[in-house]
Amino acid sequence: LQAARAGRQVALWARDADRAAAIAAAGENARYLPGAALPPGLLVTADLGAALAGAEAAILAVPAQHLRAMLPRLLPHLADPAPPLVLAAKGVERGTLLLPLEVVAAVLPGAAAAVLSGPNFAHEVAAGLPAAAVLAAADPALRERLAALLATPEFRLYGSDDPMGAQVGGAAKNVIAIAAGAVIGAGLGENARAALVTRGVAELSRLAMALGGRAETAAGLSGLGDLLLTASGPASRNTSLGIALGRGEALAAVLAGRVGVTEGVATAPALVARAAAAGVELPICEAVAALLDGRLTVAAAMARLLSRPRRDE
Ligand SMILES: NC(=O)C1=CN([C@@H]2O[C@H](COP(=O)(O)OP(=O)(O)OC[C@H]3O[C@@H](n4cnc5c(N)ncnc54)[C@H](O)[C@@H]3O)[C@@H](O)[C@H]2O)C=CC1
Ligand SMILES: O=C(CO)COP(=O)(O)O
Repeated sequence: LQAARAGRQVALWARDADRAAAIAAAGENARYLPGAALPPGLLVTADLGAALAGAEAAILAVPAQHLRAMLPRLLPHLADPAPPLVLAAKGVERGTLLLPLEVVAAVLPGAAAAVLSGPNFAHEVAAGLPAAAVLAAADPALRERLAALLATPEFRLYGSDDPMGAQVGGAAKNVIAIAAGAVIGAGLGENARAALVTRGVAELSRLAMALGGRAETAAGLSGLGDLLLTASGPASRNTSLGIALGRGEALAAVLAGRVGVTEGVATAPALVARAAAAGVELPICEAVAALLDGRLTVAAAMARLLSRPRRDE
């Protein structure tokens, strides 16, 4: 919707032909983004070749755990030179512990790709409400090219040459938001939430730097900015999951009742493992991973965090 608002001719690809037809007929994606009217010229198709024909860029907005499976499907339909890929997924791949750009590099070596991240609830962007985001890529020409395709005054795009920092921020904020939700659900108060969010930024900053990113990125839109948004309340799927867990609901029951992905669930253990491999400790993310796999209750997780040795901030 944002690309269409920026004046681009847009094709929306859906895996399932019946679903694509239903979305086209309804003029909205009633399952995933109800209430957001698709603009009249937008093509909805299950034919990936048709969706990619003449494309200047391809935005991949699939959950992080499904990005790898999507990439080989694109390959037969990519022109030469291939359009750059814009990665919206915020997470770490389980098993490989790879971040989205690393998954692309592994499956499609040499493909031009950038990370799109920041505090951007899809329903608000779809409604045309003001927002800012980061386009992160090492290549300045690629950042500029993609920004020219996607930016409007309401959707303010900042470039970043720190894609690692942007990816770590996007992945980690989902996990920390679960923690923030859990303290709210358990009635532990706003002070505890603010402490977790702030110390959460310290965690994502440490990991980003250990992986070659920069501390400033952690304080920007794709780090602190997205965490502020995500951890601010139940509009976030990650925070609302945390709230439910904090209230004592079972993870499986909460997940069974929702449609879209809650990225922090799969990402928490992968993020912690990636950090451990880099020699970085992430106490809050570790507590969330333990909470999700039933090793700790919210109360025990909080007690563990509070009993860590005192040190300087
Ligand atoms: N919803 C939001 O406000 C934002 C989401 N993101 C990130 O974008 C990614 C996607 O998020 P949402 O669109 O919200 O998730 P969602 O779960 O609501 O929708 C995912 C979409 O991907 C499709 N999909 C699922 N598995 C697939 C597969 N194996 N192959 C192809 N397509 C598949 C689904 O049919 C659906 O259209 C996540 O990593 C999320 O963190 C980033 C910014 C904002
Ligand atoms: O990434 C998001 C906002 O920037 C969406 O957050 P949730 O997936 O927690 O809803």
